[in-house]
Amino acid sequence: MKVTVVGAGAVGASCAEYIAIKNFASEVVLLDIKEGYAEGKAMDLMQTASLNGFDTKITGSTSDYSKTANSDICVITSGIPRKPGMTREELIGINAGIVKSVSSDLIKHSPDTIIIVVSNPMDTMTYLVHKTTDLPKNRIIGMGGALDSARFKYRLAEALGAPISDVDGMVIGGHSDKGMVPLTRLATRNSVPVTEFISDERLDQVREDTKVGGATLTKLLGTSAWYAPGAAVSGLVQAIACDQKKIFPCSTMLEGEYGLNDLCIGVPVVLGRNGIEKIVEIELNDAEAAHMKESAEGVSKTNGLLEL
Ligand SMILES: NC(=O)c1ccc[n+]([C@@H]2O[C@H](COP(=O)([O-])OP(=O)(O)OC[C@H]3O[C@@H](n4cnc5c(N)ncnc54)[C@H](O)[C@@H]3O)[C@@H](O)[C@H]2O)c1
Ligand SMILES: O=C(O)C[C@H](O)C(=O)O
Repeated sequence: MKVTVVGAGAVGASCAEYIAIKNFASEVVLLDIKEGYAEGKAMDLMQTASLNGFDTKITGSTSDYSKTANSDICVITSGIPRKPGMTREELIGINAGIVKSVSSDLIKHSPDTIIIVVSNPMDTMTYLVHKTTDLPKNRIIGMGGALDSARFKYRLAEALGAPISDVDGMVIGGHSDKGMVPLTRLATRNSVPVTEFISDERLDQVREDTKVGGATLTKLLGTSAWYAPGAAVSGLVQAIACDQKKIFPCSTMLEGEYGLNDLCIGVPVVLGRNGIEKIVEIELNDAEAAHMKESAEGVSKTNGLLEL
């Protein structure tokens, strides 16, 4: 199993590290445009192999896509991150050009690959890959919901005073400060609805804290987060590589599902060796459906800024 990660920055390197530590891939190629940067990150990570006990071979490349040839999975993290006070949508001007050229170069060398898009604004970048490549829709996956759901579980555990391992929950919708739809109604603590334990007001707070999870970290760090994003990507890569058939919320092209068309947005999907193997349609209540519709309008508005 060969995995390429484009962008050897904070998220790309973290993702490569988690993939290696989980020890399911034979090879990870890190690629970056900064001269020597990916090679340096790869060497540093390889020097953790004997310490962390993995056999994955990590190599680096400065813009040489021949090194990425025949990758089973390619992750795109190249692009600029936001600074405090910015929205993800403000990154579109620079990141659209990067994502378009990177996806085209990747596919030239790995025509059968599955692409996972991470660069922001992620739902729109995922849509861009759909519109500018010939890859079938099951092989274009946007990562956002897996991260947002992890943050949701963190906030739920905090509110419940429970261990995170006791908590389950999912965030669908757009990967944006306003667009996320945390499904509090379906969140559970060891199978018991969380609504049994905490008030509506506290759950509203959990929902709001989850939606601004990325902005909160960006304010604290001066740039956006990387550990949880890297771990979330590695979870998707593992589900595909190991044909796990796990459900994750991912950004995918909708063709009528959830009453939406011609946009990529986060919905639950089954991930396996063929990428997105199924879009799971769950019944939303009126409030959730209204939030989803509003979220989709936001994503479509950002998509409208693309020069296709
Ligand atoms: N979808 C998500 O949940 C999620 C989570 C975190 C970050 N992000 C996004 O991921 C992107 C990367 O974030 P980061 O913190 O790793 O940034 P970073 O600046 O640390 O790393 C980005 C890397 O991309 C490289 N790069 C730029 N143009 C390139 C090109 N054409 N080809 C190859 N490499 C190129 C840069 O040299 C840099 O090393 C940002 O757009 C950020 O907003 C998304
Ligand atoms: O917040 C960001 O800009 C980066 C990423 O989308 C995140 O949610 O951490």
